[in-house]
Amino acid sequence: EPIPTEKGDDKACRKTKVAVLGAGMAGITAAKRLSDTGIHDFVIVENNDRIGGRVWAHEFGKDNTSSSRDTYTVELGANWIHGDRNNDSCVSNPIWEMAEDSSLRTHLSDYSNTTVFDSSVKLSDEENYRWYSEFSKAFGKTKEDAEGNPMMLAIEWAHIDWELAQSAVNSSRLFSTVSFKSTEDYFSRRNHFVLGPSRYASLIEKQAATFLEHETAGSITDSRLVLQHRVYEINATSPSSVIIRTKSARKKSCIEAEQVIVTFSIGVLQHMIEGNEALTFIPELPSWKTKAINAVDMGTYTKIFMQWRHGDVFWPDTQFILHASPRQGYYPMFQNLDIEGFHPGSGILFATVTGEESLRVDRQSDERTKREILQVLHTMFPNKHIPEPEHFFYPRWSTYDWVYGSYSNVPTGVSLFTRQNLRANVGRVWFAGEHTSINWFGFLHGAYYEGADIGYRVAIRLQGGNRKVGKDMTYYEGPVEGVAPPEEWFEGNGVAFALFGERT
Ligand SMILES: Cc1cc2nc3c(=O)[nH]c(=O)nc-3n(C[C@H](O)[C@H](O)[C@H](O)COP(=O)(O)OP(=O)(O)OC[C@H]3O[C@@H](n4cnc5c(N)ncnc54)[C@H](O)[C@@H]3O)c2cc1C
Repeated sequence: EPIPTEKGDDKACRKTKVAVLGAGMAGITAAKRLSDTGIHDFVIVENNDRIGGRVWAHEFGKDNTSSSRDTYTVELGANWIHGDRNNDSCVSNPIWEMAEDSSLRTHLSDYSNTTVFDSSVKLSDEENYRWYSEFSKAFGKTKEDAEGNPMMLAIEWAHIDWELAQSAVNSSRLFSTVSFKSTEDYFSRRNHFVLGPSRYASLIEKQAATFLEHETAGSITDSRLVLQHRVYEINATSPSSVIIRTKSARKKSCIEAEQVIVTFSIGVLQHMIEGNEALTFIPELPSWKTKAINAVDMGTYTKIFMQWRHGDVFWPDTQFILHASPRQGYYPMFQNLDIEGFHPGSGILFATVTGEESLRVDRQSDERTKREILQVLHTMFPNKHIPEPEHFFYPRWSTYDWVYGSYSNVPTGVSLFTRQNLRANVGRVWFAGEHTSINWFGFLHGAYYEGADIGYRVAIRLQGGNRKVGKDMTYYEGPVEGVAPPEEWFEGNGVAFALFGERT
């Protein structure tokens, strides 16, 4: 526990070398890296009562197929391991390596296993293929080519919005190419869907248990992990330390640290800049930093879970069902869990919406959303009897004050220099998380790499010496717009490997 204190009584703060703020993938990986590099004096502070952050399982519906379990475990946040191992280079996704070392259950997603509905018309494979070819031709020309054509809009959604959690017009072509290249080409195009009850977050808990005292991986007893404490102030006015003020349900407390690693989402950081009282930096962050925080968007991605009795299942037995609506993004994708390899017999189907549609459903009642989806399903299956689902649930990501959205997306016009400013430390305050990753923003492996990088930098800084990695990170003042020339795409600007040629 941090030591309880009244505001101003800083002598009573719990003292530590490093305060790691947030116990998601980036925070736990940063702390592990500190520990692996010989720094054991740290405190991890987390708002929630659990490790994992945006990796978050939920018990849903009723499991009638198992005698040992009552419910199904579904993943509300991260669900896929994107890319496993590149067979040519032998480079592996670190998350895939963790999954291979554990009992995590996954199933390979097969995107060709999709039924496509143009309104109520189920398309044949040939028709479906023809649309994809049409779309490929139109893609990259003008948006007008797709406008008003439901099939084109649905295919564009499946190519872009589904991954980036925002529409194509809001997304940087450059950075989305970097993202796709970095995951699909660097690792592989294979996406593994995580299935309960093993829970995706068990991978992060297992990482934590390698360096924190624990009873079981899921039950950490180490006093260096402080759960259910919300950070509301980061005060870096002293030349020798930073004071972090936290509050729990019962009391206010503080921690005094030599270095701080902030792993809060871009949504949380943006709310702070807007003057939201929930989190304050003293003194205010410099303008190169606040501009970079505001330059990046927070996308929202919502999975809406529904369960019917297995006998009532009315949809085809493919993994995915794509629905072309004249309104882009209006319940375009359904995923079938009642299928071999997933949860056969479960009667679970879930819809995915993203971007503006996510924000819209976040603001409306369950009942309203259920009505809208049933109406869409009635259009798609006009001759089927579709009863009310027995169970219905969805998380409202944009409303949770510990994240404010799902994951970051880079809008058009943001430069590599602005993105480096998002990564760079401000004195004793360091930043890590999926949003700081140049190559893998949005992904769980992005959070992992950034946590590992910053944890290492801070450990080396604390150990002294003259190594470059422990020095302040590069940042840019003044105009930082425009496309960075190829020679700037190197590790000093956060680029993990040569994307556009080697540095000369
Ligand atoms: C719906 C959804 C679907 C996704 N799908 C995938 C996927 O399929 N594959 C994939 O690779 N990635 C996916 N992601 C992204 C992935 O989950 C994230 O990239 C990753 O989990 C981010 O980790 P992080 O450590 O950067 O941030 P977080 O997990 O957000 O960790 C930050 C922590 O800080 C805590 N915190 C925030 N504010 C405070 C405060 N004031 N005081 C104390 N603690 C605070 C939070 O509670 C949180 O635990 C998805 C995310 C969502 C939401």
